[in-house]
Amino acid sequence: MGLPSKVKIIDVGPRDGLQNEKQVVPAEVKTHLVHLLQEAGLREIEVTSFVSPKWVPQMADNAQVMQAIARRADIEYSVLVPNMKGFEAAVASRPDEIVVFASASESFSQKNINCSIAESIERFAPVVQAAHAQGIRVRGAMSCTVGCPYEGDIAPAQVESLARLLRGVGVDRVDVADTIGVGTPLKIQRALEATFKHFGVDQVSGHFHDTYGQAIGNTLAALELGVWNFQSSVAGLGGCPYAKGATGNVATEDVVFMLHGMGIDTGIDLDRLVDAGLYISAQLGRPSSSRAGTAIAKKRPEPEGGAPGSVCV
Ligand SMILES: CC(C)(COP(=O)([O-])OP(=O)([O-])OC[C@H]1O[C@@H](n2cnc3c(N)ncnc32)[C@H](O)[C@@H]1OP(=O)([O-])[O-])[C@@H](O)C(=O)NCCC(=O)NCCSC(=O)C[C@@](C)(O)CC(=O)[O-]
Repeated sequence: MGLPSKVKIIDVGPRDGLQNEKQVVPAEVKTHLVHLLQEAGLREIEVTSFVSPKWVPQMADNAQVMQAIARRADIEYSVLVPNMKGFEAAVASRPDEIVVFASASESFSQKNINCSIAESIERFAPVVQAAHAQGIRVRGAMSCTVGCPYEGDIAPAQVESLARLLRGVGVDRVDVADTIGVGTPLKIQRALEATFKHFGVDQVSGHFHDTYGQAIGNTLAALELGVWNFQSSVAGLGGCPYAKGATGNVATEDVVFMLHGMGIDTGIDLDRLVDAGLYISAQLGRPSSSRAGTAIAKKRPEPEGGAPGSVCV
C-alpha cells in the first residue's frame, strides 16, 4: 500500500500529557495550551477526561477547561469517559467526540479502570448508545496493544479480541495504543493488522508512547499500512499514572517534522506548534521532550532580553 498523502493528528497533550503531572497545572494554562494548538492548525484536540478525581486529580478541572476554551467550529474537541457518570458530566461541556478506553491486557484494565475487560465493555455499551443518541462520535482507545507493564508481551489475538468487542458495542473508530512504548515497527504492524479485522484503515489511529525511542519508527510502520490518523502530544508530554515508568507520547513536533519532510500534508504550522511546545514546557519548568521542537527553537534568533527560542505569551 502507498503512503497516505495527508495525515490527521489529534494532539492529546492537554489530556494524556498533563494527566500524569506531579505539579498542579492551572486550568488557565491548559486552556491557553489548547488555544495555541488551535492556532498552530490542529483540528482535533483531546482536551481532558471525565474520570474520578480520586483516581486522576489532575483532570478534576475538566468542566472548567472545556467551558473556558474559545471553541472553533472547524475543530473537534474530545474527552475521555470511563462510564455513564463520566458521560453525564461530559455531555454538558459539548464534546464532539468521547473516548471510551479499554485495554488489551486484563491486568492493566484492573489497575486503570478497576474492572475486567468484559466489565468495561458492558459499561461502555450504554455510554456509546447515549453518545450516538446525542450525535456525539465515539472513539475506543485500546491500551497495551503490544506490551503491558504487568503482563509483558501482548499477543495480536488479544488486540483482535478487544477490537471485536469494541466494534460489537458500536464505537466508531479505535486507537491502537502502545501505552508503555515497548512496541517496535513489526509488532506495531501486527497489532494494527489484528485491528483491521474489525475496523477499516480509515477508522484506526496510532497512539505511540516514546519510552524506548521507537515511536517515530512505529509511526512510519503504521503509515506503510495506510494509517493516516495519529495521536501525539505537543512537547512529548505525558505518561499514564497506571503505567509506571512510561514516558510521554511521541512529540507532535517530531511527527510533523517527519511528515512534512516526506511531503505529507498535516495542515499544521510547525513553527507555531513549536511555540505551543515551548509555552507548556516553560510552564512546567522543564525542557521540551521534542527533538525537532528543541532544534527549531535553537535556530531562532535570540529575542531582546530573552533566551533563544523563548516564546511570549
Ligand atoms: C473508572 C473508575 C471511575 C472506576 O473507579 P471505581 O472506584 O471502581 O468506581 P466506583 O463506580 O466505585 O466509584 C468510586 C467513586 O468515584 C466516583 N466516580 C465514578 N466514576 C466517576 C467519573 N466518571 N467521574 C467522577 N467521579 C466518578 C463515584 O461517584 C464514587 O465516588 P464516592 O462515592 O466515593 O465519592 C476509575 O477507575 C477511574 O476514574 N479511572 C480512570 C483512570 C484514568 O483516567 N487513567 C488514565 C487514562 S489513560 C489510558 O487509559 C490510556 C490511553 C487512553 O491514554 C491510551 C494509552 O496510551 O494507552
